[in-house]
Parts: sequence; C-alpha cells; structure tokens
Amino acid sequence: MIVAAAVVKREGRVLLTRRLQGTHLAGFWEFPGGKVEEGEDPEAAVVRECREECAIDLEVVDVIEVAFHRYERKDVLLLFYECRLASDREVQHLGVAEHAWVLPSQLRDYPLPPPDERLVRKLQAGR
Ligand SMILES: Nc1nc2c([nH]c(=O)n2[C@@H]2O[C@H](COP(=O)(O)OP(=O)(O)OP(=O)(O)O)[C@@H](O)[C@H]2O)c(=O)[nH]1
Repeated sequence: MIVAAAVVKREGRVLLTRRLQGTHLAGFWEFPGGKVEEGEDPEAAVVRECREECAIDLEVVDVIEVAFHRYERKDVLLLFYECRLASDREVQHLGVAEHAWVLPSQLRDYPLPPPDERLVRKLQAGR
C-alpha cells in the first residue's frame, strides 16, 4: 500500500491532523494524506486527500522523505511531499478529528506514527 502525505508549512509551522476514532492508529496525529488509489499519481493523491479530508488546496513542491513500515496487518510505503497552500481556505475537519499548526520544535508533543520519525528529525533540523 502506497500512502502520500503532505508537509504543509505556513509561517514556520507545519500542519498536522488527528486521525478519526475507529481508524487504524486512531487518535494519532499525522501529516495529512492517505492511500494512493490504483493507477493514481501519488502527487495527485496527496492533493486529492487533503482536499477531501481538510478542504485545503495544495501544490506539490518536492519529495521530502520516503519511509517504509511494516504494520501488523499491512506494509506501507509512505511518500512525504513538501506542499504549499494554493488558496487561503481554512482547514476544515471533513475526514480528520482536528488539526494543528505546529512549530518543528513542538512536534514531539504530538504522537505521530513510527514511520514519521525520520521526517520529524529532518524538520527539526530545519530541512
Ligand atoms: N496520512 C498519513 N498516513 C500515515 C502517516 N504515517 C503513517 O504511518 N501513516 C499510515 O498510512 C496509512 C494511511 O492510510 P489512510 O489514512 O488512507 O487510511 P486507513 O488505512 O486508515 O484507511 P482504511 O481504514 O480505509 O483502510 C495509515 O495506515 C496510517 O497509519 C502520516 O504521517 N500521514
């Protein structure tokens, strides 16, 4: 399973969303995104997922990190894309429980899934 997630920066902060109850890793925070569908371009997937789940419009800037993780019931290849906001629409909670704009130095206060660890370190190193 391929997952595309967005690293959206605004005024030195990065967007995190919280997973809905009843989903895999419920309650965890994450970089918004989701599964890439069959035949879908991962960059299109991250834009689509963020529109569906948060109502924001994004433009992909670059790939920032790749991670592979073996969960108990599935293997996940995560593609993290640096994205910029393409409009000034506010984040809405369509498919997420809540959101936060977080300073890199505060990312440790938000429980993120294990495969996100290296990305967190990169962001904290200012990259
Ligand atoms: N969006 C996102 N997903 C992540 C991150 N880190 C990470 O391990 N994941 C995992 O990647 C998968 C994303 O899939 P998803 O959000 O479309 O859906 P899901 O598996 O809950 O969907 P499902 O219940 O329909 O099968 C989840 O298993 C999630 O735990 C992250 O930072 N952002």
